[in-house]
Amino acid sequence: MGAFQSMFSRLWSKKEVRILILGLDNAGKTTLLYRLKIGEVVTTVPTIGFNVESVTYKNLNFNVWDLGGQTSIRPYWRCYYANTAAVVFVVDATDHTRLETAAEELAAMLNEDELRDASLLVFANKQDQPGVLGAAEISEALKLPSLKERNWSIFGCSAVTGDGVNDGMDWLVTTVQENQ
Ligand SMILES: Nc1nc2c(ncn2[C@@H]2O[C@H](COP(=O)(O)OP(=O)(O)OP(=O)(O)O)[C@@H](O)[C@H]2O)c(=O)[nH]1
Ligand SMILES: [Mg+2]
Repeated sequence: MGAFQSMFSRLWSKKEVRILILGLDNAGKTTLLYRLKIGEVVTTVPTIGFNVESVTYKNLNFNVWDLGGQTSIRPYWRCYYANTAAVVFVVDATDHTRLETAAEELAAMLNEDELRDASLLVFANKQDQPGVLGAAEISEALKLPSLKERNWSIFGCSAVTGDGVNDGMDWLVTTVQENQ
């Protein structure tokens, strides 16, 4: 297909790109999902199971899965890995004490064969809070620079104010289109 045809078919394609939002409990995943879906802050309760929504961003249709992050339900994340174009990994960047746990969960997830081609967008969330760690510090804590053969990026954001969310989504759209 020529470049023009390919762009045209992409614009009109109804095919949804499958995205997973993962991260520890209380990271802000559900808040992020509904910020993307309706552009507002919703009141959340801890997710037991998942929320799934169709989200259109910059002409791209995403099928976005937000999975519960509590310790006891993390083992179920893997049931959702197949056919995932990208993982959005959300970190509560104010939660210094659980960064190591977040790093372990991320590493375990990235080891899964079904996710070998998935891009990785990390959000260092809750940047509206005092004492929050920035994207560079979270990147180091999660050992992102040592990732091999992974298309990844990290952005500071606040799912509550919306700051930084579009920067991350713009990266995601570009990445997904390049890989289509
Ligand atoms: N200040 C601030 N609070 C946030 C932000 N994002 C989420 N929160 C709050 O953090 C709490 C947890 O948010 P959720 O979106 O429910 O977290 P979750 O990652 O879905 O948690 P689980 O469903 O248990 O895995 C809620 O009280 C949110 O309002 C943010 O950017 N800034
Ligand atoms: Mg949730």
